[in-house]
Amino acid sequence: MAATSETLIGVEDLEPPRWASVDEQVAAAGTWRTLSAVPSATALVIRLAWRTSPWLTALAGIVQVLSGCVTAFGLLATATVFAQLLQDGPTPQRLVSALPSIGLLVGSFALRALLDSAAAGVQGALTPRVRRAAQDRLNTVVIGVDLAAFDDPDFRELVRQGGRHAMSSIEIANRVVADLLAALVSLVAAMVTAGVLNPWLAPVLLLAAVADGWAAMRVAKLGYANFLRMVTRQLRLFVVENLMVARDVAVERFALTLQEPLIAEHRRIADDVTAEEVRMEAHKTVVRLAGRALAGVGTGIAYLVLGLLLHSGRMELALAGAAVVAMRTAATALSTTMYAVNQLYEHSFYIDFYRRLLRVARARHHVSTGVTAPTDPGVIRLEGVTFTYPGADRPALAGIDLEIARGEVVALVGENGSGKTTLGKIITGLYPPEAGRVLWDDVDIAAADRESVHSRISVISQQPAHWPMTAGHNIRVGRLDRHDPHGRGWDEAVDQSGARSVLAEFPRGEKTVLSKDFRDGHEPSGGQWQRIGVARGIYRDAAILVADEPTAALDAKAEQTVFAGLRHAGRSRTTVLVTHRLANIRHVDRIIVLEGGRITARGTHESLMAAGGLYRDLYEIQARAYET
Ligand SMILES: Nc1ncnc2c1ncn2[C@@H]1O[C@H](COP(=O)(O)OP(=O)(O)OP(=O)(O)O)[C@@H](O)[C@H]1O
Repeated sequence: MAATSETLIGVEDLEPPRWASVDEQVAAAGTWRTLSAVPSATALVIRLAWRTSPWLTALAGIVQVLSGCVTAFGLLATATVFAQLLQDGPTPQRLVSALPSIGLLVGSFALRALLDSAAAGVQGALTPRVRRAAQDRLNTVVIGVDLAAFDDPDFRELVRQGGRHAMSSIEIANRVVADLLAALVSLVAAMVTAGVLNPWLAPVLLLAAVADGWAAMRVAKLGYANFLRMVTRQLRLFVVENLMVARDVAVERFALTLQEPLIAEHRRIADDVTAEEVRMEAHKTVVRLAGRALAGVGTGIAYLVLGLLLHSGRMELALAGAAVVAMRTAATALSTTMYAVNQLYEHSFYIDFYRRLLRVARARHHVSTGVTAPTDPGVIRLEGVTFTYPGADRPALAGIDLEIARGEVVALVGENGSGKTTLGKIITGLYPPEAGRVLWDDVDIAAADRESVHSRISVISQQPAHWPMTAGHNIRVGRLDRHDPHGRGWDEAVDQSGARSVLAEFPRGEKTVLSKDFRDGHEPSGGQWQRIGVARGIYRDAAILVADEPTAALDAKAEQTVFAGLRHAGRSRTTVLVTHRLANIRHVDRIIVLEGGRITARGTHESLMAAGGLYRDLYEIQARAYET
């Protein structure tokens, strides 16, 4: 069928993550409901700061409160200065009598400047620590989730967003909370001073703040709603950006001349994102303008009230100067407060990601049961096992019953997608079955501590991980703590896998760093990587070994070495081999045939050949290919 879509990915309307649609409802919720996010975000930031460094947090709070108090004191000093300057009597005399108050005023300004510098210093020491602690907490929780979580695109996207947006939001919120505290103290001081001068002045001061606050909130909501609308497009943009530079697709990018299509796709999505952003910024500007205009009206009303008070004689002129200073201080403090609340409100959405990510990740943690998996299970038994991948509409495995004894070498065969790899992951406890049980010596491994299960297994993957480490560490990484004084374990691993000759070819032998991310790094070939992967699996010396297509990239000689090595090593452990090259498994103890996620036949090579069916068909197709 010809490709009809204009997009490079092939479809336009990718589903947004589930959490994004839930959040759209949150973003559309009423002001008071959403405002409640501010205190909880503030609490989270303060808690994080307190846990990171109680004394720095306390110091930050004290410095900010002191700074607010000094502002209040400065205001009162201003009121006294005005009262003394505007009293009756000759000017020089009034000036002299006001000198002590002027001295106090200047002193309060100097102290305020000092405290502001101290506050900046404390914040400078606290904020990076808070960020590090928040990141560490996230890492600790995310690293502990089950393997299936990484098959869930919603979870992966939440991790990406939680890591990217939330960390910077926590950092910003941490600074903003401190500013907010100082601004609130100044604001209270100014309101109290204004209220003391005349009770009418305090409420009218709030008028401007209400308008500003409304505009700030509306702008934040618009921004967040836009972020949610753009989640899928931003993800596409990220994927395409990555494809333009990713090394693993570099050869095909050139060979398929995909550079131009990638740039075109990037421009197409970026145009869309930019247009949306410009539209939203215009909308925000209108809202801000309306807010500013209303705030201006509010300030005007405040000054009008002051004028009326003076005109009606309810306030003396001597106090009007102090009132104006109080009003100006209040206006500045209000604007800082509104800005801080706005920032907190805006970032509270992203901080909520952090909280949600912690919650979701914790829910995906394996709960410790205190049950330990047997160190070297004599029998592995699967009873009625069914497994479906997250988001899949049909099970990858269904109704699997199987028993494997220690020392047995069992091979899983079947066509592509029949469930061989999945069965390997179920046997080793990497995935818990959706129904049925996996027992190791009568211990249900779903109920056993994950650590104890995983420490007994070794998995050689179809595509072994390319660990950016030395060749030696690439082999030892599964058992860096292994006591191997005479190097017997090492010899066994490198000989049975054929990795010894690979190491000899590297410029610095086992000390060669295998990653092109480093300047003197080396890049092994596909077959060399695979032999290193096999060596790693053998070196781990685990009770249960699953080798999934361990030789797909190997030449015939290396392949023979590996299978002979795995069969030999299999006598002391439970070994499961997955392969399509059936000649390699003719001599294993048992062959399990999978079709569409079910076991359809089992037996030795001879019995399966005699019985006919899929195994014999596959074997004969391969055998015929070698006949003249
Ligand atoms: N991570 C995953 N998420 C969702 N579905 C998956 C995942 N891995 C495999 N599947 C699906 O599960 C089914 C079984 O896949 P599995 O990899 O176990 O097959 P296999 O027999 O090992 O195939 P092959 O011979 O191609 O390696 C397939 O339909 C596949 O699409």
